[in-house]
Amino acid sequence: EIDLSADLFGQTLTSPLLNASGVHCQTKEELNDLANTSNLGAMVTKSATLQAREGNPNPRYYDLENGSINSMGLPNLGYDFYLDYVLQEQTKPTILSVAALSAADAITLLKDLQASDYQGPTELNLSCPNIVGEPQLAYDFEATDRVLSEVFSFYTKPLGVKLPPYFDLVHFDKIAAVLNKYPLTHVNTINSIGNGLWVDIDQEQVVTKAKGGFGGLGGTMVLPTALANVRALRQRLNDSIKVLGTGGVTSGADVFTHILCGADLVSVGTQVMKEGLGVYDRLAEELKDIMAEKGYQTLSDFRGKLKEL
Ligand SMILES: O=C1NC(=O)NC(C(=O)O)N1
Repeated sequence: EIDLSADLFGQTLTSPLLNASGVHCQTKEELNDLANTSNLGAMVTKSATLQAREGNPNPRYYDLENGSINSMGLPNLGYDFYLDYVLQEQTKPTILSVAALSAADAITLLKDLQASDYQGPTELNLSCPNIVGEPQLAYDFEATDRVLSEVFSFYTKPLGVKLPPYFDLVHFDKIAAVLNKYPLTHVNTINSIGNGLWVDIDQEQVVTKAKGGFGGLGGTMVLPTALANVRALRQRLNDSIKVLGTGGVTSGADVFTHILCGADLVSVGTQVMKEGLGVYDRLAEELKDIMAEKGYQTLSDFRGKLKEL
């Protein structure tokens, strides 16, 4: 019998699949939908900021043939709402995603979280590309080091980071050197490929409003970048740091490939927007079929075993 079970920081999941933060996880209704979704092993909340945010003006999400472009701008109900959810409402293993528009806000939020009753996993989003005027923090290695150094001077609970995609082997070396200094539970890689641009040729105009139409790319088109980041970080990070693979998953084959490249768990975003939450049943079945065909019983039979030439 094929076994899809995976571990999430000590909790056994029946499936290695999660939602990508931001997709179908902003409101209580959406979070309850995730809790009731079969073959979704764990769930992630929309990145929460100290104060609730409207986010960027619409249109801010646009479906593409080969993926998606988004410029949401971190719309969320605020940190207090999601803290309450994970403390009072959660029924399925849940990662609390948090974001901040400044290092100071990140410290404030995590100090509150440290003092709270929440003992579960948290993911610090260092990579939102859609805040007007704000850089993706994790592209600044020194700034990332400073923030993590201050955070881990007081934070003792499970904490991981959501990373942007990197495109240079030296950058993989640099970010891994920073991350390996800290007792992180995981990295989640990749966030969307920031600041892409899509043009509606009939209207001769952009398709999302904020930032002149520049937005984060997701879906099939980002799979090669996602696989490279999963592989590169797995090769460089301490074994104690898990790798959650996100980006470009539309099939069981893509889930298999993420895990082959080293992912412990795999998130799905754009394809949920296209297909709905039923996608998880399809992905689980397709993954089982591939494993059966190859003679694998468990995910550990092939995790990280990508061969080179
Ligand atoms: O981290 C993020 N990544 C994205 O692609 N979009 C959202 C957002 O804009 O809120 N945030």
